[in-house]
Amino acid sequence: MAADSSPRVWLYDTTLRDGAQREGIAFSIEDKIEIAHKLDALGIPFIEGGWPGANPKDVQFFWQLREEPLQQAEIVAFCSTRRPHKVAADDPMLQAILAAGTRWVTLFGKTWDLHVTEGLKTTLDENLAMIRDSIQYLRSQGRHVLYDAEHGFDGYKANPEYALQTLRAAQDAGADWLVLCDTNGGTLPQDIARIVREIVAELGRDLTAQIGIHAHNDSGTAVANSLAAVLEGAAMVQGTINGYGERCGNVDLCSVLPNLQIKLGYDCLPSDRLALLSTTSRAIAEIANLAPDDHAPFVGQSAFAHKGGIHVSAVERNPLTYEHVPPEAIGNQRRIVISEQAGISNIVAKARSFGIQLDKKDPACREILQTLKDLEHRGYQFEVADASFELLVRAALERRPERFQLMGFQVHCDMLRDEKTLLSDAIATIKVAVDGEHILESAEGNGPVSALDEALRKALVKFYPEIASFHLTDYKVRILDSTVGTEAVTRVLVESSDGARRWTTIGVSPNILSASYQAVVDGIEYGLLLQSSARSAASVG
Ligand SMILES: CC(=O)SCCNC(=O)CCNC(=O)[C@H](O)C(C)(C)COP(=O)(O)OP(=O)(O)OC[C@H]1O[C@@H](n2cnc3c(N)ncnc32)[C@H](O)[C@@H]1OP(=O)(O)O
Ligand SMILES: CC(=O)C(=O)O
Repeated sequence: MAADSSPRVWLYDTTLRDGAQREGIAFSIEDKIEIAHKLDALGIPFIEGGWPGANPKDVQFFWQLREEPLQQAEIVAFCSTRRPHKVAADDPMLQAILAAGTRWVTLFGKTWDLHVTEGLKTTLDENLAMIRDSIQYLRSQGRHVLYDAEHGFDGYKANPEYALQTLRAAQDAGADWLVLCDTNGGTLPQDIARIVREIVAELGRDLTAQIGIHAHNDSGTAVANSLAAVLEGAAMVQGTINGYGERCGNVDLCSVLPNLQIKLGYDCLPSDRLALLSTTSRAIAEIANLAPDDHAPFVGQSAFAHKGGIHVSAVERNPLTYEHVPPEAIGNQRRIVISEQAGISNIVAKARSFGIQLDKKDPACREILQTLKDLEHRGYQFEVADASFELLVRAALERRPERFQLMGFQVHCDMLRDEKTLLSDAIATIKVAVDGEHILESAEGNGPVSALDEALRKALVKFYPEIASFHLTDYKVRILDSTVGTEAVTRVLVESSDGARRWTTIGVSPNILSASYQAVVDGIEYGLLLQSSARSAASVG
């Protein structure tokens, strides 16, 4: 963690503006308010809220946020420079940005001569006037100005003299920050470093504004580019949570921030906030209605998941062997994955997470490992079915109570046409024995698996009333080509819930009903195990 004397790098989050330019994202006002508060709680000092004047939602956002103010962050409104040959004070966009009522504003302007002549269709001098007038006008209205030099790097590569003139114009007009944007995301780290170095040297003693970096990820180098700029003296990094943004996205603050703070020793967030990063990343993915990237550096579910037996064996001895930073520093956690790649160490570590202490030398460990590898060879995949693996371990240790025996089942399925759709109507009949008593039950379902699950739960609920709270929440089927000989098998994954917790179980068989039955039975047995563990914990407590 950065010490008090560490140099400061200011983080500027643009998830609500550039992040919303990602295909597939459409934040509501409520979403934006919630995200702004999460970023504020994380300790991000600058949060860009949107472009007021570009759409009614962004206008309303700034108004609504006044009702629910942030604790520590500056909320920033974004806008372009005035239109060519117009007066800044008459520009509707500049009026809209003032009406947003923020202390800080970000103005983007053109650095690349190509964009001036081809995009704006104006002259190079008029673009300099647009930058100067717009910033002077906003400063005269009491605003602090961040100037985003759009295409800062491409513009400098094409015409360094003109690019420098635009930056000088922004600085002379009173901009507090000059943020160099790699808008097309095409620049590589060594060119970012060289150009930042040259710009800082060229502006020399005149440099009153601070320099920032805004990197896009089209070359997959946005994190490296941002770090390269910081190492050359940039004191602000603009980016988004989870790297959301136009095309391939912006630099991912969830990667750049821990690199800056943990590895390079910069002061970015208050020292107690970095541990909120993983939950913030996942919560914002949830609000964006996008699946979190499990393999994202630092914050992904798999960022500290160890699967290979060699890795687990070493990590159990010393986590430094296969972890570049401690997962808890960013609020993530170590996970041990169970699969055919496992060794005894995976079994011992995973069993410990179930509350079962095993000794590596215990022959049961080797038996469990062998069973695991045999079953995975037949098509099981325990890394996605922790609950079935725990039942397997308990069975091997003779700690899995036999709660019932299956005597047989039958499933009948009709496909019925209802106007335009074809509906399935299934009936399952099941016979089980509990403590020597035979029970026969039938149930209907909208498919064979739900009918079977319903019939089994009906048969057992008299003996285990807690089953009434269990229900299936997900069902996945995959046909595996051939695992043993030439026979194709079906792998079924069932997710169950008791309203408070969820667990996943697995079944594999050439017959889909038999595979489903295994997964459903494991699901019920695991639910009963959870309930009885909770009861034992409560009675001890
Ligand atoms: C690099 C970036 O990410 S910048 C942010 C990009 N984000 C967005 O574009 C999302 C929000 N944008 C919008 O809602 C709309 O594009 C608006 C409201 C800004 C403008 O809409 P319209 O007036 O219909 O113009 P349109 O989108 O077709 O074209 C953009 C105009 O802005 C002008 N423009 C582009 N950059 C600048 C600039 N830095 N300063 C002044 N004008 C600019 C273009 O020359 C073009 O002008 P024209 O209308 O005279 O041809
Ligand atoms: C300003 C901005 O978003 C860019 O140049 O990428």
